[in-house]
Amino acid sequence: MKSPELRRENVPELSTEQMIEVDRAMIEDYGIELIQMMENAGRALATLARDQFLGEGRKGKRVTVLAGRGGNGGGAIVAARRLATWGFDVHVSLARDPNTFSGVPAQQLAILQAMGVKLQTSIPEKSNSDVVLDGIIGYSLSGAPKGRAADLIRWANAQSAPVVSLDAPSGVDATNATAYDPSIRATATLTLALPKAGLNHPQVGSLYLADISVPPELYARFLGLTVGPIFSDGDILKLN
Ligand SMILES: NC(=O)C1=CN([C@@H]2O[C@H](COP(=O)(O)OP(=O)(O)OC[C@H]3O[C@@H](n4cnc5c(N)ncnc54)[C@H](OP(=O)(O)O)[C@@H]3O)[C@@H](O)[C@H]2O)[C@H](O)CC1
Ligand SMILES: [K+]
Repeated sequence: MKSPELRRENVPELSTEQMIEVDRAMIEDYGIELIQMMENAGRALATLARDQFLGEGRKGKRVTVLAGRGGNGGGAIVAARRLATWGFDVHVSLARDPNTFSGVPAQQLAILQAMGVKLQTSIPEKSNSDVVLDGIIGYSLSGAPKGRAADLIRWANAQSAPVVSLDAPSGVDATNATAYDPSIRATATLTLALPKAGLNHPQVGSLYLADISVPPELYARFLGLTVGPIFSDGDILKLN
């Protein structure tokens, strides 16, 4: 099922500050909570993985999800949950120990644990995934990835399976397209709401846009940007 397409020049690109302002306005001015946005982000990531990268059939198809403890990880954990309920063999590797998670990401992780989805806090030992989802780090990257996050990035880059990044390839700065060492070389990136200025980088791969229900009116009111109802034909767009 192909995603509707949109030309990149037809949508504004957001700086990270503008994205953070979108987050703020969504919660404070519209009452759309982080958990609702994260749920939309995660469902879109699961849908993109299923429809574009997992082919036909569910039985035995293996999905490895790499998750940090921030909002990016939270979105990937939602995707893991949805893919598990759709019958895929889902394995989650966390960049941080579960007891270091807090807030909404912790809430999402607790649901996964309640479902008994396979979780580990180490580098995946198998290399037979059919797709890898990268929810290690999003737009709050600070400097070159280190620690287990860096190990997971290196592991993902060594896989033959396609790697789909949420919001930005982990280790690529969504503000200025700096690709640190290590950083994910994504087959595709599903960014949220609107493209980010720093996603003009070859490591992004094919760029998709997910609808997390930001009212176009918010962009006009808080950012002075004119954005049409770009998701009217589908909630995941391929940007060309
Ligand atoms: N409206 C939206 O766009 C929405 C975006 N969402 C997603 O949320 C992330 C931003 O979430 P945030 O919690 O601010 O942070 P991140 O998840 O991007 O990253 C924080 C974690 O990353 C680790 N980190 C950062 N830099 C490094 C580094 N150099 N090396 C290792 N690890 C790093 C950081 O590590 P700590 O040890 O400090 O914990 C954090 O764990 C956005 O990108 C979207 O994906 C919302 O989910 C929905 C709305
Ligand atoms: K990411």
